[in-house]
Amino acid sequence: MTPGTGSPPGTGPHEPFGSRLYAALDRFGPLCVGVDPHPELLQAWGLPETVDGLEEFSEICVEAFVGRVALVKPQVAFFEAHGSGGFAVLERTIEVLREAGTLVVADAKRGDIGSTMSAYAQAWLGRGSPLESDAVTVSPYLGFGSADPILELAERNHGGVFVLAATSNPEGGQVQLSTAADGRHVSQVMVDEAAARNAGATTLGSVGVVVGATLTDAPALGGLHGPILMPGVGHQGGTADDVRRLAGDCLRSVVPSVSREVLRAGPSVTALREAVSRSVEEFAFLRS
Ligand SMILES: O=c1ccn([C@@H]2O[C@H](COP(=O)(O)O)[C@@H](O)[C@H]2O)c(=O)[nH]1
Repeated sequence: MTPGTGSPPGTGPHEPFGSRLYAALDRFGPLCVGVDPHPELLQAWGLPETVDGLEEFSEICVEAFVGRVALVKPQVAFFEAHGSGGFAVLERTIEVLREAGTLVVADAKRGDIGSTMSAYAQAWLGRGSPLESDAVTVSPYLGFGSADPILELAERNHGGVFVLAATSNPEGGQVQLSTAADGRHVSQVMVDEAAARNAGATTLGSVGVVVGATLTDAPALGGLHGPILMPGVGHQGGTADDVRRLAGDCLRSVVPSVSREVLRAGPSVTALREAVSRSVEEFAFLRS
């Protein structure tokens, strides 16, 4: 137990996000499951494209995933599309998952000038904020330093940040593979900046990066000492072999992220749980 918390090592609320994630990956296996209420999925699940439909979709996901996966990633855009009602559903979804001890990364991809990033930091990682999550995704393409307010609050509140480095979409390379003044790819600069924030971390640092499973090549990840969230598996064409190839020597730091490939098994909670188990099995090599 972690002294004074009654929690197993690495899992207490005052442990850094990286340690909590590492413990969750050991316990549940290497997988992040997305909650992405696409209009097509609502339809396929026989749900209306309304706030009520969104709510039922999210409740089914919570029932299927809570206490069963290392990390859950609600895609904020699909909630935002429903306005204030959608945000209310997102708030409840995050709250229920976290109260049950399941780690949540809000896929909000926030990026702005520093003073505005302070407000995003409060929204997603602020103690007691209605949207408070364990971690949030951040776009560093206004310059890595613009993310400092969110990185600082993450450190104070034991939260995590996943910085977009090399994304899974085909257009990403236009920016991310351009060459910085010192000759590195821009994506490599983002990984190296994240690595600098993880200095001294024991298991996993709390500043992660996003690297798409659809890429031909990944940036050099060996010095990161932080989690590597890898979306693009399944629907976007990335496979377990791609994950293995891109992970290189960092197998234990990689967290494949799957949304539609699992969600299309719904709305049956049993079928969703089976889809999760299949994915965990597929990526078990990451922790063997
Ligand atoms: O580079 C990135 C960054 C984030 N995403 C997000 O992950 C999921 C992928 O969904 P699938 O259904 O498994 O394709 C989605 O929320 C994206 O916004 C990404 O795909 N690539």
